[in-house]
Amino acid sequence: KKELNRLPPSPPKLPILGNLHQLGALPHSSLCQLSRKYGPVLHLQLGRIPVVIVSSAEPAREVLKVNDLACCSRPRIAGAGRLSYNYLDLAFSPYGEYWREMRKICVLELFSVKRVKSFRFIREDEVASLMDLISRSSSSASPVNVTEKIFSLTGSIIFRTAFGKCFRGSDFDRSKFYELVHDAETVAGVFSADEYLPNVGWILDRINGHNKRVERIFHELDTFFQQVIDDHLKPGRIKSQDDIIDVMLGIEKEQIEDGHAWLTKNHIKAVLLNMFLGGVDTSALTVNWAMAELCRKPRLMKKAQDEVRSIVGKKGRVTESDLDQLQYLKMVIKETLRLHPPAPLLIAREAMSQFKINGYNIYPKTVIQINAWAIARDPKYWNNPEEFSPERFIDSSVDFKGQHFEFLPFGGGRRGCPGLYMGTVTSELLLANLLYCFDWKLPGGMKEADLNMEELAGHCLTLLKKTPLLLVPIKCLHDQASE
Ligand code: HEM
Repeated sequence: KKELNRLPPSPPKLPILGNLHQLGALPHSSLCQLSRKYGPVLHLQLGRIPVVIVSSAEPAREVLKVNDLACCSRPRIAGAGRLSYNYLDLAFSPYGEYWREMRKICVLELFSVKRVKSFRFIREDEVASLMDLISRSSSSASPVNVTEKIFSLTGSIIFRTAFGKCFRGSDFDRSKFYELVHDAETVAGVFSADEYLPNVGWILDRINGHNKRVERIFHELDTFFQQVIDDHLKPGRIKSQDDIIDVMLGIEKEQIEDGHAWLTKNHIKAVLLNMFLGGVDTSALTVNWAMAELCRKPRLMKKAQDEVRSIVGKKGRVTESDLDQLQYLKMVIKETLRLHPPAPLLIAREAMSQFKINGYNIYPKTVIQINAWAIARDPKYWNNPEEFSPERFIDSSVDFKGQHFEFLPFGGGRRGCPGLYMGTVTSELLLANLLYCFDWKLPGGMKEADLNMEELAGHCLTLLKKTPLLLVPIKCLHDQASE
């Protein structure tokens, strides 16, 4: 009887802090080590918050498939709550009728394959501008900050998809906007000290200015979103096609006409927040890590370049209609998502009712984190797991759509990522063009093995590279391209 009522194993705890001190600067990595010692299902006490960490495929299946309905809520994180107009968004909203309605709108109207395809010209146009920009700097043979270029590209694509206008020529300060998105990510993804530590945490929050910071980010984002929505509502606005705000304003109008209106401007702003937090860094990180891995392995770089150059030929640019043929490139993206999942611990879930994983009891209100990073490096499922080898996906049916629990970069179950198609098509198009248009050299005598592959500590939701990737682009003239 006792055996049946047990909690998952736990490392030793400190008073008050519990296991907080064991999270380390890179929680996915510290938690991976802890689970190697204590088991693939761990119970941690983070201050006052009980957390279960899942670090292998079978218990991940129990969470995402067998018990999905019992644990597909999200914990209430005060920062996320404030930025999302009290959980009016999709990603941080608790499970329930509201989330189901919002999810339907996102899946069917905003991020559907059809809708994402309708924004194809934006992605192709922005990628083409970036290739031109890099071409111009390639004549100087000096290194380009590839990381910065990649992030600015995915930012521009989401900006234009959501708002219908370009950063170029708009009166928004691009770098200020990115800073805002990054700041929002850091306060939305983590509990504050007050949430972790009863009685004393608020003092820490006061000292480090957490609440003031959240308020500042909220007001800056709100003012910005309001301004863009107001622009959309101006009579006589000229548009070539609907952007995301148009689609949502259209749904609001339909609801009013049908007499069951619930979508308001705050709902629209909350979804915009999700698009920026979910869509900019994730695709950029994927391409950035892929480029870094390929630069460390010139043989693989050449293989990917040969493929894209032979399929695209002399066209001058890779377009989205070429992507289906780029089988090796797709494997490179997959392998990158395996070793560097952009959200290594996915987004925290919360149990709504009691259930069991591996025979352990999980109680309501427990926070559940799936360590997708650790799972994708589990030697039980992956040969030479630390090795970057896209070839491992040849003749393999394993994909990232949430059915293979050893590979979960987009999560799975009811809360799985609804932006999967938008994210992958953006990453593939950008990577394919970078490989097609340029050869890439490491700067000034640097050796492949010298490339710094460390992860940036302290960035909570996403897995950034510690140092930017600096590379020298050498333009390839495709009129004479070897095919
Ligand atoms: C390479 C690109 C991307 C990756 C790796 C990624 C990854 C993830 C992950 C791991 C989750 C949590 C899943 C879970 O809890 O099981 C998630 C959720 C989500 N993602 Fe993505 N994402 C990407 C692109 C995007 C894009 C482009 C958008 C939208 C523009 C987006 C919007 C969302 C939203 C709204 C959720 C919350 C879903 C919910 O809670 O119901 N993502 N994503």
